[in-house]
Amino acid sequence: MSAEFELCPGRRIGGSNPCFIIAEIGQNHQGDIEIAKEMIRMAKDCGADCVKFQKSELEHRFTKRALARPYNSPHSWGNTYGAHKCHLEFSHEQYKDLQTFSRELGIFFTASGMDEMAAEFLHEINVPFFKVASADTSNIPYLEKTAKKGRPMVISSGMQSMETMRCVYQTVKKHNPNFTFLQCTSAYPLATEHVNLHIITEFQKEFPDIPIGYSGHEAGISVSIAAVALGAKVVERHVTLDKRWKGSDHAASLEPAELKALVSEIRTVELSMGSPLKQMLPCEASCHSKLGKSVVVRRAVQKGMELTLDMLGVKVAEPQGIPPQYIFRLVGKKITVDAEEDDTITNDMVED
Ligand SMILES: CC(=O)N[C@H](C=O)[C@@H](O)[C@H](O)[C@H](O)COP(=O)(O)O
Ligand SMILES: C=C(OP(=O)(O)O)C(=O)O
Repeated sequence: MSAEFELCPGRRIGGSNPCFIIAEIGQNHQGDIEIAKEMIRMAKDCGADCVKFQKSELEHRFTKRALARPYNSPHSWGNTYGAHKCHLEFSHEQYKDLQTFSRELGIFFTASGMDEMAAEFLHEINVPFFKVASADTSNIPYLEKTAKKGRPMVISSGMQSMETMRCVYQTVKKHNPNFTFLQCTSAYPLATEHVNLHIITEFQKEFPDIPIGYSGHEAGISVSIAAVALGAKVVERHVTLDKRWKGSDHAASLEPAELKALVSEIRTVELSMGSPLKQMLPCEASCHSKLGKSVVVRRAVQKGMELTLDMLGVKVAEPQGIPPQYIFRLVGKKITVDAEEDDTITNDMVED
């Protein structure tokens, strides 16, 4: 089966389709709809394929006690975790507004449903695909319900084991063929030694019939570009207007110039992956005609002499002649003309 499917209307992923680049706005909008819109515009201007938010129905995602936990972090927007999350949560109407705004700009819009009710809402507003955040990847009841809705799914793998990912694969596959796994380590910012890009290759071996991608929380863009060279078909990165802003994710996010560079570098790497066929290309012809080497005679030889290896050399010659990889085929053959030192040997100068 081909590891390729339509993730958004008219946009396929996997196979030889371009890597799908998700600008994860998440909660970096600071709870301000105008900042959110500015970020959508920025993502579009930088060439991202899609913007993504995080939608929670807080009382469904968290227990009462979890919401009541004090949250004293410098990144907190409230005294309790509930008050903090409430500040960062957009209403249904605001989501619809952001969706319309994105549609008018011409960029795909979606969100991770951070609980079943949020996924239900996203289904109602007809997002092109569901993002499953790492915290829900082992939430099998959630996965079953979400997979049954029939939309493509992008499933992250932070905090999970390969055994769990096998189980996730079986669970989703039963109901929905169109999903992708993203290698992800859930630490903010992510230290380079914990990225583990090798997992992309392991996922490709374990799950050959789905596209594999990467959701990164490291600083900078080089690791995400390397993920594409390893075959990542989706790349998701948090984006921000300013890394210094208050909020847990800003430091591990890309500013506009970085997002723009990421998109352009990914496109360059994709183009450069090219063909698996090794052969001399037409674009190498001028280099070859200037510097390519040929078999020549080291010293004068007379017509009728049998060629030995010590008579032959390899040089940049004019005209070009027999390529050096065939030098041994000449040994033992008779030369049919007189030749001077440095003369190129061509096929018509030796007997068959
Ligand atoms: C695992 C997960 O959901 N991670 C998300 C996606 O990467 C993050 O954006 C969190 O929502 C964020 O780091 C939480 O920050 P705080 O706890 O300050 O609201
Ligand atoms: C947490 C999320 O993503 P990831 O697990 O890929 O970081 C998310 O999409 O909300």
